Amino acid sequence: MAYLEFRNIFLNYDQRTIFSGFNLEIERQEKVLLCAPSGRGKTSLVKMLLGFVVPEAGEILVDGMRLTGKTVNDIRRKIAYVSQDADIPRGIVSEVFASVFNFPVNRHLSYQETVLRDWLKTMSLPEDTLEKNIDALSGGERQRLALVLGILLDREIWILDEITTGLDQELKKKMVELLLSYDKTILVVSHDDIYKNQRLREVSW
Ligand SMILES: Nc1ncnc2c1ncn2[C@@H]1O[C@H](COP(=O)(O)OP(=O)(O)OP(=O)(O)O)[C@@H](O)[C@H]1O
Repeated sequence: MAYLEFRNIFLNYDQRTIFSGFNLEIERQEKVLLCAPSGRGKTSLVKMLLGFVVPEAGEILVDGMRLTGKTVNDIRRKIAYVSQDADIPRGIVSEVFASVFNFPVNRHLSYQETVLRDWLKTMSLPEDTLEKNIDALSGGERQRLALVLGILLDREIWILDEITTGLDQELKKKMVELLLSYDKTILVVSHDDIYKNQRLREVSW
């Protein structure tokens, strides 16, 4: 059985059909590039997986669990979602990270600021980022920080929605290499050619 499965999904917005009998199976630790043309429903698909958008019909299964109102929180806990708006909590970076790892759901993870410092270097972020307010970071810096947060949360499934927008080529390449090195199930939503012809399964519709 596949690790993630969209089974016979139907989704409409108002009168418009976005999915009509859509199927997709993803294996554990598979890296998938969702690269359908704009407007085909890539973001809607990941929102369905997170339970933020509910399809008219069809089933979504995660690790053998059917997504329902009862299981949605358990399923969300398996997922790190990094979006283009990099919606991480607001505040001073070091404090935000400390507080996120203090949430009951994340308390089993051992978090230390030195680890974050190392990640800032890896992501070519200035060391003083720690003392900055998240609102004062550039969009690209915020994206990279959101990715670091996603990595440190150590969830099984990563959804990365347009996370390389605005980065330079070198950093993008580094990012792709990094993602491929993890034994996680990763869904990348992107139009960026940087992900093409890599070790990602390209899925379009
Ligand atoms: N809440 C909503 N209400 C109505 N229409 C919506 C809603 N969300 C998305 N849509 C429409 O559904 C279609 C699919 O949107 P979605 O964002 O899922 O596509 P996408 O493939 O991710 O697009 P892009 O690559 O441009 O980001 C689009 O035409 C969009 O305008």
